[in-house]
Amino acid sequence: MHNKGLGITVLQEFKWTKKMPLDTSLGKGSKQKISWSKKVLIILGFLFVLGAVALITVAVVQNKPLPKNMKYGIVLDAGSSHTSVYVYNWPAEKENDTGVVQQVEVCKVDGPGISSYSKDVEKAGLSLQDCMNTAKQVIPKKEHRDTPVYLGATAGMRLLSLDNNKIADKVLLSVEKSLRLYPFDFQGCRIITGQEEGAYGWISINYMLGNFKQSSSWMPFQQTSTETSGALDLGGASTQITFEPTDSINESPENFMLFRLYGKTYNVYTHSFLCYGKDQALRLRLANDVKNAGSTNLQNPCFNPGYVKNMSAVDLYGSPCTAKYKLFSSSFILITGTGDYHQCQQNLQDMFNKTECPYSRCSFNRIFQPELSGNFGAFSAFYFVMNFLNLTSEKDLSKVKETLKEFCSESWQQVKEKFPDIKEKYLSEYCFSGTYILTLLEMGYGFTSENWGNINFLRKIKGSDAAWTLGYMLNLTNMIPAELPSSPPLSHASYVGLMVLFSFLLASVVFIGWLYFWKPRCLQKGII
Ligand SMILES: Nc1ncnc2c1ncn2[C@@H]1O[C@H](COP(=O)(O)OP(=O)(O)O)[C@@H](O)[C@H]1O
Ligand SMILES: [Ca+2]
Repeated sequence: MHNKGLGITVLQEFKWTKKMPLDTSLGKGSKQKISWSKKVLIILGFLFVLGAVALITVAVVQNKPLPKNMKYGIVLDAGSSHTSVYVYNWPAEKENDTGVVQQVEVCKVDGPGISSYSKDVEKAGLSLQDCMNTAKQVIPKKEHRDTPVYLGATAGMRLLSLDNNKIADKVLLSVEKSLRLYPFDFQGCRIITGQEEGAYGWISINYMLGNFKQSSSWMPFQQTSTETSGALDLGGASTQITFEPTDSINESPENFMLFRLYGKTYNVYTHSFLCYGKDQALRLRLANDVKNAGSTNLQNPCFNPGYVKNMSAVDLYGSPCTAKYKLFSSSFILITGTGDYHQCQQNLQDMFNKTECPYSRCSFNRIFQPELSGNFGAFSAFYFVMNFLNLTSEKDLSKVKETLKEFCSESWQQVKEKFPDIKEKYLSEYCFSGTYILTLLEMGYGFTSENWGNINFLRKIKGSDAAWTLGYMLNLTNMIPAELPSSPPLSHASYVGLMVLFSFLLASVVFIGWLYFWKPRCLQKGII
């Protein structure tokens, strides 16, 4: 019996003492002492349990998330084809943390982009009203005054200002006047540069992907950082490529931007090709075709067979991208589709001049580009077109080409019947747009069948649209700190958890020590 554990022995012996007639084993004084010790033991035990419950309650209550105080920001993306109003929000206490800003609303403005209102500038401002009213409803009234509003105009306005700077200014004034009517904190309307557009797109997607987080390894004080993802943005009037090259480069400094974000320095390559957005690229191609054919009657392999379109010369030659090609006085150009992917691609290759390069390497048109590296997020029209063609997750480049070939050869009648709900302007151009995307990525930027799989065609990341707007706002509100904020090594939850655990351990040690050294009388008697 004594080989068994001490606890069991004590319990059994104690039972035995209890059974014994009290006045034969113990005197009256001892009896009182035992009941005293018992009481003390019970009180101590009770206090111990009470302490433990109190500690756990404090830990739980302290850890309850506080009601969030949200802040808001509005960014208007005034693109060449249309304007979108983005509303973002983030918890006020955490604004410098990475990944906390989220898109809560996106409103697509009815009508064309603001650059299309050059003949009636007042309408540019008026066009924004519906979406700004939506923003007013989405944002709580008490936050209106503290909500910054930014408008950034891209390539459509860049082209308008090249064409007529004064009218571009008038358009900007009109949208400013309109935005100032709202109860928000108006911060400015401006045309952003192509470099900014590329860089903010890169910041946006890497912020949303959580790539700026410095994850600490298990070695104390050692931080490891994630690789960043490149950004590919295709608009109507310009396109951007932005990524972090592997080697340090000292060529073409105008293509580099240096950022210090969350304690790390990023040297990012970026280039924006004006006139290489898909709408201007189509005009550029058609204007060249008219010039080469010496006729305004074009057979075009980039449109489905049976498609016929009469394009006005004003539309074709109305932008600085094509103005210099104007040869004919004819007011219309007749386009007839022949639907041949291979011919279309050959035709488009002429737009990418690979012969001259003043640097060690180039993408096209004498523009420096370092070797491609890492993954790329391809958004905006890259996504819209590839999504329509069901090619966003096709990692095999030859299959992408096959699908495109098939789609281009389908008759326009068939295509229209198959997709009755899609806008005719988009539908008629998917053969051209898909072929253009492939040619730009392959011929222009140098993607191959080996690294095609590194391109992720995406529209949203964690609920927010992939667009330059988020990066623009993060930058202008100084929400990305240059250095990592010095934070305690443990999160609040881990801190409280550990405190509870150690208190338990400490109390247990004291309790066991007390049992062992001080031996309450009742137990001592039991053992003897
Ligand atoms: N559903 C869609 N299918 C195809 N193209 C689309 C779709 N939605 C938008 N687009 C195109 O995406 C492009 C967006 O460009 P935009 O941002 O307006 O111009 P930029 O960035 O050059 O100023 C336009 O060419 C527009 O036609
Ligand atoms: Ca755009």
